[in-house]
Amino acid sequence: MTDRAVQDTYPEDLSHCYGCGRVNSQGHQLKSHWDGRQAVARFEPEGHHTAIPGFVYGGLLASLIDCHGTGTASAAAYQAEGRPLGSDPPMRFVTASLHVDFLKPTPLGGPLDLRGVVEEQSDRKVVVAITIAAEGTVCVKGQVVAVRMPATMAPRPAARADEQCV
Ligand SMILES: CC(C)(COP(=O)(O)OP(=O)(O)OC[C@H]1O[C@@H](n2cnc3c(N)ncnc32)[C@H](O)[C@@H]1OP(=O)(O)O)[C@@H](O)C(=O)NCCC(=O)NCCSC(=O)Cc1ccccc1
Repeated sequence: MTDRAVQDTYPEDLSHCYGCGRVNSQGHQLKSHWDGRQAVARFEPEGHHTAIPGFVYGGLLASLIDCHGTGTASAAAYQAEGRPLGSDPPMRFVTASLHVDFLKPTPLGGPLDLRGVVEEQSDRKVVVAITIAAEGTVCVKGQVVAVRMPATMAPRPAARADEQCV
């Protein structure tokens, strides 16, 4: 298991993501850890992440799946190339497709455990299957199709953090 989260290896100018960017103080700052076969993350929703009192808002859960998926894709891509996580040039992925199934209501008031495994992988695309569990019960499952970030999405030098979306 990597001590360092995948997202903490992203270059600073690609670390503004609302879901996982370490420099986005208003975001979720999800941290995914890769063990060579799967990525895991833990996130504890707060009261303002409520859907119906006692239950987690589905949009937050989708956001966690999104960022855990692109993080898992990045770690798996580094591994496939035999390169250390975070080494240059960066391998940053964006979401091409995000699918979410809400299997059970997700209780609010405790940590959620995410797991991501690679279903399919090529040089440019990684398909990741994700689950979110509360107290050992899988409440949500999802799939992310992650594609290498196109050059057109590279941050402009003077772009402000709140203008960036990866
Ligand atoms: C780059 C791409 C996703 C695909 O470029 P293209 O020139 O079209 O690439 P191309 O056609 O060569 O496809 C390559 C492979 O991918 C496949 N495939 C493609 N689409 C789909 C699909 N919908 N569904 C399923 N598969 C699809 C396609 O079949 C092909 O597969 P193959 O190799 O034949 O097996 C483009 O559509 C785009 O920029 N979209 C906007 C992305 C965006 O704004 N995302 C949100 C912001 S990022 C964010 O918020 C998350 C985040 C958080 C934290 C950190 C980072 C990220």
